Amino acid sequence: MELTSFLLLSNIQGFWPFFVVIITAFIVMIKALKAHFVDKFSKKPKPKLPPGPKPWPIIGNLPGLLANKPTHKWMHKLMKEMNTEIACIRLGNAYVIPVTCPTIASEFLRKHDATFASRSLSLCSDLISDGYSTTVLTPFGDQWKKMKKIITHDLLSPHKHIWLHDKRTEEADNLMFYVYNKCQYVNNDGVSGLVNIRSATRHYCCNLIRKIIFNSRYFGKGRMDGGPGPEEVEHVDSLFDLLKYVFAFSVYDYLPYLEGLHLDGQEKKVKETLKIIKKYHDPIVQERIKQWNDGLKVVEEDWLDVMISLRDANNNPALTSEEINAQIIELMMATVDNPSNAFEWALAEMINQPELLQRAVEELDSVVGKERFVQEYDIPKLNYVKACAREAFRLHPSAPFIPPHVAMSDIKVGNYFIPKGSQIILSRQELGRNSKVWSEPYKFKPERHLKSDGSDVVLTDPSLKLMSFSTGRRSCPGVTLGTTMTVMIFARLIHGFTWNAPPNVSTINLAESRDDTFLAEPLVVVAKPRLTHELYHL
Ligand code: HEM
Repeated sequence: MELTSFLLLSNIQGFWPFFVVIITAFIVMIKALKAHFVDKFSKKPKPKLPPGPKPWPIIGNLPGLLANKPTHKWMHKLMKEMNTEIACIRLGNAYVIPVTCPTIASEFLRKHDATFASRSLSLCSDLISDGYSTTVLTPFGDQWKKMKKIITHDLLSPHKHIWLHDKRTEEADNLMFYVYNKCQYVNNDGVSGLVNIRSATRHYCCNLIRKIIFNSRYFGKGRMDGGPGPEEVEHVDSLFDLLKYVFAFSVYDYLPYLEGLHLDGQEKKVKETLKIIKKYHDPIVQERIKQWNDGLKVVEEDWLDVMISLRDANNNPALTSEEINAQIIELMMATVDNPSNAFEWALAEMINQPELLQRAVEELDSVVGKERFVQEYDIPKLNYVKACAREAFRLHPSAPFIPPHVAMSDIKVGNYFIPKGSQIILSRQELGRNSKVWSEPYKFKPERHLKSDGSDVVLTDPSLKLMSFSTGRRSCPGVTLGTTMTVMIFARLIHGFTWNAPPNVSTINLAESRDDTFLAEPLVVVAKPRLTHELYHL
């Protein structure tokens, strides 16, 4: 090859990479310009965020949040004023998207379930879940997958449900014994049989979950009448405090850089509450782990044993003691509020509409008779009682929203753009009261759930026309236990006692609490045993 041709060729070869870069940059620039101008001048409308109040720079709609408590009422009112069933409320940097329509809710949790399977981060969730080591509060990822699998397959499987049958019956019997004892009590005004339904049902739920987890109703000595001792009262109150904090819209979760200022004292309150709960739980967990390690315990008797005994693929303990402790608190929180709140509201509604109570009693008498208490095997035949429970879930859910579902990528839902990181909060209250779905939505009408062919009434609703156990990847794994507990409270108490308003009260006040979705005042009503007295004694 001649020298000049060689130089020319090597120059061209040296130029190649440069040439490729220039061409690539040119193509990218053309594409970007095209995208920009097509976007700008295209007739196709760009998907917009759902409608919402105009946000301020940086803080978004936080002033509205701070000025309008409780937050759920503010959000629902805004949506009604804007005549929308989906809204976008910007809190700091977060897009919070409340939804009140079952069709839109289904788009999120059925059609695009995989995109919305995460949870939001918050100071309170972080503390309760011990750094997101649990199930309910933990964002999508390996830890959530591990814990959800354990909860679903090792604690709440059909086999384990049967295994725990006797513990559930023992607590249902104790509930009857406790209420029966209350019937014997005459207060200072000479009124006998006054029962605080909120207290009785909350303690039943918590007794049951304590029995399932720790194989014990009481932390301390308990009470001879079947009621809670001071330890149990403190324990249950603390669980309900945690539920309150976990659903509070704390401004620090949206402006995390203010967190160190501790302005609302939430961190302190949550830590103090957790300290109370851990005072009861931790010694039991530590002692039990020791018993298993020392070979003093070899038979599984409750969920704690199951959790301690679980092994991973390398035969190491599947759960650390920190994971066990945090998961126990979360499971207790998941169990205590729904069944108790449903019965308290339903009984209040049914005392005001005695024909409903009468119909439930007739069903129970015809299925169970009057010689024994209701048992779990009666549940399939108690369609009217289940319809009452379902109606209570529809009209009076225990919380205004379900825990937030977080978008893991940008996505279009319906006609709206939902940015990655958005927090979708499905309104339990407004889904169940949506007038496009339900006639007379504010009326307590159990018969609306009865099927014309008499087929089984269930408490689940995957169509999300009412929000009970939700649907999709983050749905509740406690459907069987939750349903059993709820129906047993309804069936046992309606079958075992007559219920009336206290003397001098003509109708039960159905006002909702100012701050949450519970009845404004705990329901206190008069009970009288309906069945042979021997039955109630343990
Ligand atoms: C009547 C009783 C109950 C009702 C109405 C209920 C309702 C719910 C709802 C609405 C959710 C949120 C679902 C979502 O985010 O889409 C949930 C989640 C959950 N529930 Fe329940 N629940 C009940 C009882 C229980 C019980 C007894 C347990 C276990 C002991 C339990 C364990 C859980 C867990 C672990 C989750 C989190 C699932 C996840 O994030 O992947 N629930 N429940």
